[in-house]
Amino acid sequence: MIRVGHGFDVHQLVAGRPCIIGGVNIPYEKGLDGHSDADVLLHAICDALLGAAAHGDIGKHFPNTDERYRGIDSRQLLRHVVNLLKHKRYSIVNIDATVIAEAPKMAAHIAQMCANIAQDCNLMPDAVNVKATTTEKLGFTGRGEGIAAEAVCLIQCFHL
Ligand SMILES: Nc1ccn([C@@H]2O[C@H](COP(=O)(O)O)[C@@H](O)[C@H]2O)c(=O)n1
Ligand SMILES: C[C@@]1(CO)OP(=O)(O)OP(=O)(O)OC[C@H]1O
Repeated sequence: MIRVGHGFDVHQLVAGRPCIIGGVNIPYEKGLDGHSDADVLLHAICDALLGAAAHGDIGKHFPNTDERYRGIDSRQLLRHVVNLLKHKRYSIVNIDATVIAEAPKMAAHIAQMCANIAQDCNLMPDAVNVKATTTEKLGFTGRGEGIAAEAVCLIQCFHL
């Protein structure tokens, strides 16, 4: 049996925070605000994986009222989600994601993002794809107020 999952996340761009996306610290004048490291891409991927497994969402597993998650590296959250799926006997087939941002430019960092995600999900490199798009200066992403990410995944059950 295969199952599909979808995730979506948004974080505000503010001064004085690092801009960490897909586990890559991207040099930029602003960074993403949040309770954790605010890695919008990894959060969307966590939600896609949890959705595929009918296992709720990231806020349910890692509440932003819990001090254990303040400033946490979202790669730790992703690895935790991957383990949850493993315990439910699911393996990940592939992940496809899009970062929606006017700036900074993602292109030079996409390969490292894919490598980080593949490593954390125990996947071969060709099972992960990350894309980036602007919104042609329209909306909150176009005005540079925030960055959004969407992700889809397929998982398969390895029940005997
Ligand atoms: N923050 C971004 C946004 C886009 N890119 C790359 O630019 C290409 C063109 O984007 P459009 O929104 O104008 O279609 C896109 O294919 C991305 O490769 C980027 O690197 N960083
Ligand atoms: C990750 C968590 C937990 O630190 O906090 P944020 O960084 O604010 O991110 P969000 O996308 O709102 O998801 C769930 C949160 O509970």
